[in-house]
Amino acid sequence: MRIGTPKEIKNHEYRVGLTPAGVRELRSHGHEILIQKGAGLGIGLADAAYVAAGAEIVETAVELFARAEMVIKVKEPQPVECQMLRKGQVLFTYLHLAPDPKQTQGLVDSGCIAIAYETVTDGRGGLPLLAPMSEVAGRMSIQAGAHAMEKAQGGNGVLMGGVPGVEPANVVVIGGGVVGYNAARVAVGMGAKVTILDRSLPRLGWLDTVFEGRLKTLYSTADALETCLADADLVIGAVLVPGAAAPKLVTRAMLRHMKPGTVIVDVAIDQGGCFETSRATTHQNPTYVEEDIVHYCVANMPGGVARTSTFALTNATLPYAIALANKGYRKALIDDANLREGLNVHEGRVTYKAVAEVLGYDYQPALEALKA
Ligand SMILES: NC(=O)C1=CN([C@@H]2O[C@H](COP(=O)(O)OP(=O)(O)OC[C@H]3O[C@@H](n4cnc5c(N)ncnc54)[C@H](O)[C@@H]3O)[C@@H](O)[C@H]2O)C=CC1
Ligand SMILES: CC(=O)C(=O)O
Ligand SMILES: [Mg+2]
Repeated sequence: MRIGTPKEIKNHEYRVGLTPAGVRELRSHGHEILIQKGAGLGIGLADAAYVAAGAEIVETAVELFARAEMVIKVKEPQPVECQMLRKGQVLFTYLHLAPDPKQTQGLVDSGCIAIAYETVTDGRGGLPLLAPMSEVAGRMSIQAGAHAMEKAQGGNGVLMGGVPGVEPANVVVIGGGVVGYNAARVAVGMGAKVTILDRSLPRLGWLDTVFEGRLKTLYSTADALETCLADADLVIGAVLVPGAAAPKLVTRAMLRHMKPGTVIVDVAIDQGGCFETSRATTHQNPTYVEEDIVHYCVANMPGGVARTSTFALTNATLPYAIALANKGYRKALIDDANLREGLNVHEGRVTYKAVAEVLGYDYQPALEALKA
């Protein structure tokens, strides 16, 4: 199969969908690899390294999209990229369609086969292609939050771990999945007082065991949230209902009961965000203030540590990319029900139920689309 990886074009996005090591693996299976010129340059992966691994360097995205049978990238296709996709072409990347009607329509119109990293499952309740970036974003959320808590950044001037004789920060984490666990790990490590809320009792039990009393777990209700928020210095939004738009758990009214200068980091912004007042921001302008609360809502946080993130992401995606290339997308998706969960759009039809429901498309089950 001819596989192409373009240079990412989202604001300050330096990750890349394939590393030279991945190129070498795919080449060993007999596939042809196109890499757009300079795709990995921002993170020290020179074109020469890709060539040494067996790739062909292509000058432009237009040429790459025109020649590739499967496009492997990182971020959801931007409007100009949607226009370059074509019928029958496979796209393997993050999509986050539920909060993004424009992109969804672009993919439907293109006729491509769009497989989303974030909805591939592992059969044990996990999301193996979201998890590595959730690990990064979770750890980063505390780093970003700590910076935003500084007075000059609009924060309330509280130091995460305090100092001897002075209280540390109160950190509230909403959602105790991969992002939430990793955020809590770093916050606890920095000496903060951490409370983590989730709807899953088994997950709260697991967190309680792992942290051995170094944080507080709470069952997530509006009541519990309101109480925690009033006392918080930093709030991390980390909930997920897979494939669906994030539930708006924190309303504008709730913000009015919080301390001025409190920071919220809405990691769930890529699924629309779990704060009513959240809107996506960029690495260039990551924060804004509303209701005296500092909002950090960067939708591609791992892009900020693009080198670490590229290796973490491609370690996870490569086996799936190899399966798609070796078997062809149709057989690979029919054979593997977990990979099939990634199929969001197939030749003009929406094949992911939560996306079809929220955006008003007719839903076609993935297996039916593949066997038609
Ligand atoms: N902004 C960014 O750059 C990035 C964003 N993300 C996003 O972060 C979000 C979280 O991802 P993961 O941690 O991997 O998901 P996960 O599935 O591991 O965890 C989500 C947790 O939310 C909990 N939850 C669901 N509804 C809840 C509610 N009403 N109250 C409290 N908890 C609730 C679930 O029980 C689960 O434990 C996702 O939207 C993901 O796309 C992930 C990586 C990067
Ligand atoms: C998960 C995601 O959207 C990201 O890594 O940018
Ligand atoms: Mg994102």
